[in-house]
Amino acid sequence: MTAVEVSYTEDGPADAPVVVLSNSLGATRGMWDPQVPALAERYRVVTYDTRGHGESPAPAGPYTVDDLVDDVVALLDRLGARTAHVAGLSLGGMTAMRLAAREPARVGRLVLLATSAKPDPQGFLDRAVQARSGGTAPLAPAIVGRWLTPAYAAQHPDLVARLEAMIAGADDEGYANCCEAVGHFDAREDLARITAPTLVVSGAEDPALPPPHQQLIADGIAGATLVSISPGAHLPNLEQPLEVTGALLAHLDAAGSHA
Ligand SMILES: O=C(O)CC1=CCC(=O)O1
Repeated sequence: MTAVEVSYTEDGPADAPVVVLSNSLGATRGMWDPQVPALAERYRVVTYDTRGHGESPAPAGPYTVDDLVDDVVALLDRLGARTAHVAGLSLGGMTAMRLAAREPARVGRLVLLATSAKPDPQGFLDRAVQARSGGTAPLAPAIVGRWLTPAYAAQHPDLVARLEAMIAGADDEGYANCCEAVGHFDAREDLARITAPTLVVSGAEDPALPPPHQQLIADGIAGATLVSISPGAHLPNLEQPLEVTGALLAHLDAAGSHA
């Protein structure tokens, strides 16, 4: 499938190394709001909406994660960035993982958060059917219920409402196509091909993609480091922003990678 021109935002110095942040299924680039200000002090931070989400186009499906990678490669080309550090959460992590395996020369350092090399397909394929028949809005409360721990969600109703609105705002068909891309994703054989220095991040209480998924990734990528965020569910970057931003910066800054 032809790459689409995704909608993106840039923050930080234009001449700094590029960091691309890739969103999870149902979210938008706004999910990175807690990370962007600190990263933008020394990186050119590019957040974008995965196709079918936010302000990006939702072309006719089906989609594969390789299509989403094509969109990121096209984005890097539009930015004039030969290489970039890439961080992605969940579906965004699948995109980042496949990008790093397919186009190793384009990826500096890699951060894979709350993601999987082989998600259990059935739930995502079922969800695609539900999104097509009833839209994404009715699905939102249950999904957000996995993004934050129950205690954190109870204390942050405005955040819960904002996240539910992100999901409800996704294009129903585009979201369904992305669910199917997740359901058909299998990167287990990609892992040994990834050469970028890699940080893997788990939400210790993530009910969507629990820590064994990230353990498998960390075991498969040579030299990868695994960090567990607790308490944390599927979007630990929202629940523990200081810890996750600190881990991201420590990994990106290592070995003078921002020089
Ligand atoms: O939406 C969920 O339930 C969890 C998830 C899996 C892939 C993704 O991006 O989010």
